[in-house]
Amino acid sequence: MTQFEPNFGVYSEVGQLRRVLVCRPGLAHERLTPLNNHDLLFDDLPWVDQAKRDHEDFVAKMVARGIDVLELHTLLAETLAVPRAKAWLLDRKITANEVGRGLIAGTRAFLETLDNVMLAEYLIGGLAASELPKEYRTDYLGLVRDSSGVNEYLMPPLPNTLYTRDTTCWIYNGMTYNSLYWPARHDETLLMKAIYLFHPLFAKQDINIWWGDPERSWGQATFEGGDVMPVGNGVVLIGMSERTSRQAITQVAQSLFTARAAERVIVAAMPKLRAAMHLDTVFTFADRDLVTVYPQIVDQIQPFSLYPEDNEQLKVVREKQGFIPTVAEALDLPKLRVVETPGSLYTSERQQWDSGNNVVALAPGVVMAYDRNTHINRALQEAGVEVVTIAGAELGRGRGGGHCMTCPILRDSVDY
Ligand SMILES: NC(=O)NCCC[C@H](N)C(=O)O
Repeated sequence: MTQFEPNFGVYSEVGQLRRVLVCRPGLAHERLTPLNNHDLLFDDLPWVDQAKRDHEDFVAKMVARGIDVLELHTLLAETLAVPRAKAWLLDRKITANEVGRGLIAGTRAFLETLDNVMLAEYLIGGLAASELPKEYRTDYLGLVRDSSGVNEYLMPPLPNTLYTRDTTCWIYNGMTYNSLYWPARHDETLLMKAIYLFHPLFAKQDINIWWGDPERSWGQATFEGGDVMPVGNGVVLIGMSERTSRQAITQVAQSLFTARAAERVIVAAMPKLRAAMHLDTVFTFADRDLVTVYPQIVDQIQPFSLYPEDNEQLKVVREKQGFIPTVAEALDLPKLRVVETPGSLYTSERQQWDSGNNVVALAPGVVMAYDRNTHINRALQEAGVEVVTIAGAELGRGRGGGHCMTCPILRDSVDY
């Protein structure tokens, strides 16, 4: 009898990673300037060629461990090869609200001359008004001003697709299309929807969508994958942070409970800070019972547990103990081993800022981490973790590490 091989599903934070989505740096990063980088959520301007090399090394190290690494530009180009998919996506991108009246036909006609690889590069990298070739322009282009800012794009650059973790996330046997908090990231999710609807890898699969749809407006309900951890044992941790709101969390929890995909959601109520924008900027798993933690923030987290109740209601319990013991108890562990960001106040704050607590596990006890965070990497090694390092100088300039740069699509469970 043929064994059923699941293609998707994320059942823990540390089980063997089998398939993961990443996005290499590209055109979007070449568009970052000192005038627009803050609006585009980058703290500095990456050296793009070096960032590409560092990202290739990151991918190669995962591939060497047998992980199936999917890359967003490639997936999108393959999706655009499906004629219905290209029409679907361009119908939704090239509209009066996005490109402006008078420029729709010309922009679309130009994009349709491009091959799928180039079109994918522009869909992610953005198309500046000034790049529209002469033959596709109309007098309306004269209204365009401020070409170095972020407003005068016919399609906006999406440099934060580098951080694939946030845009969609798999929670056990289903996923969410996330409504991201900042405008600079709003257009990412539509690209993912096109891929999940039309790419041959996903199109014919019956995928559970727990929540979200980039074609709708979600008001105050914002949700980002960096806050979401399906840790196992029927539990999901969700940061309630700068980016992820109670309006979204309670809807996702209800959907998971209705489908019996989870039994408990632990909400980590965090301060709203850029340095700690998501739960995974201050807390990630390195092994089945080992976490790395930035105590200055994690000690302030107030945990709440959500449980299913009758009639689609949630029971909300304000936990009496701190976040770490609450997570340990939910995983039936006597305690979690904790590696804190070490060193003086300066050292630990710098390492957290440089994504020292943002490691991604490739398997239990094996993580990928930025090379620059030598103190915390050493502490992890002393705790028995194998630390695979990658260069972080360029990739980290948008404030994200290995956890942010990976969206697991297939990951094993671990026993608790
Ligand atoms: N999960 C994460 O913490 N992702 C990092 C996202 C960084 C990106 N520049 C942002 O501000 O959204």
